[in-house]
Amino acid sequence: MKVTKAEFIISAVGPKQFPVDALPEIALAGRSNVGKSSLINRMINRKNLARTSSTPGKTQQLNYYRINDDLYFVDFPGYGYAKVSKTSRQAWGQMIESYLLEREQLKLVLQMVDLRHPPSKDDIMMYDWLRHHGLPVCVVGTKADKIPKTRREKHYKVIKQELGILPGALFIPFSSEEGMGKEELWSVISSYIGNENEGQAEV
Ligand SMILES: Nc1nc2c(ncn2[C@@H]2O[C@H](COP(=O)(O)OP(=O)(O)OP(=O)(O)O)[C@@H](O)[C@H]2O)c(=O)[nH]1
Repeated sequence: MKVTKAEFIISAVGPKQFPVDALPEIALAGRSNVGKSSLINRMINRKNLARTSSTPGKTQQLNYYRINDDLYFVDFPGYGYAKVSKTSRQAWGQMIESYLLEREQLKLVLQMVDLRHPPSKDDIMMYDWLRHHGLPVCVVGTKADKIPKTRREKHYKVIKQELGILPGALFIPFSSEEGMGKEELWSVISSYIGNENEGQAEV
């Protein structure tokens, strides 16, 4: 996909603030600090449209980014950040759960996991939950550049085994630093939003 326009739209705290123009939405879920903002910036060739930080847990709302007039990236608050209070963890859960289950525009969830480490309990729960509810999900393994090339396959295997990614299910190793995985991810995203456009054309 050729990105000609990318803009931050809103940090939404609830459904009333979600955009109403019905463009397809691609959600990004993952632990705090996994690299969601960096992935958005790499996908759209911008240094810092999405805010990146080395302080985990900074993104607390659903951040909407409109790409061309084709789709939104919806950046979720990172989960599993120990310093966040129980109350705000519950609020996180409710907001995300209702978005994931009710948002018609949602076409694909990018579940992001750090390739350097085995998936956390939260990663495993999230992936199970998404599949249980039949949501389309693509696992994106981040920070590939931080693993020596000769060891990468081993790391992919651990992630696939522990998350229970079935053969043929979507898994893309990615590096925001070097651009690895970008084209493959755009092609997956295009196929999910493309199907929708065809469906609409028939109506
Ligand atoms: N080397 C390398 N560093 C990365 C990569 N992706 C992210 N980082 C670094 O990891 C840190 C966290 O990245 P962010 O993109 O801010 O992570 P986030 O998931 O948006 O974080 P929250 O806003 O806390 O949810 C930053 O210091 C990034 O520079 C990558 O592919 N390679």
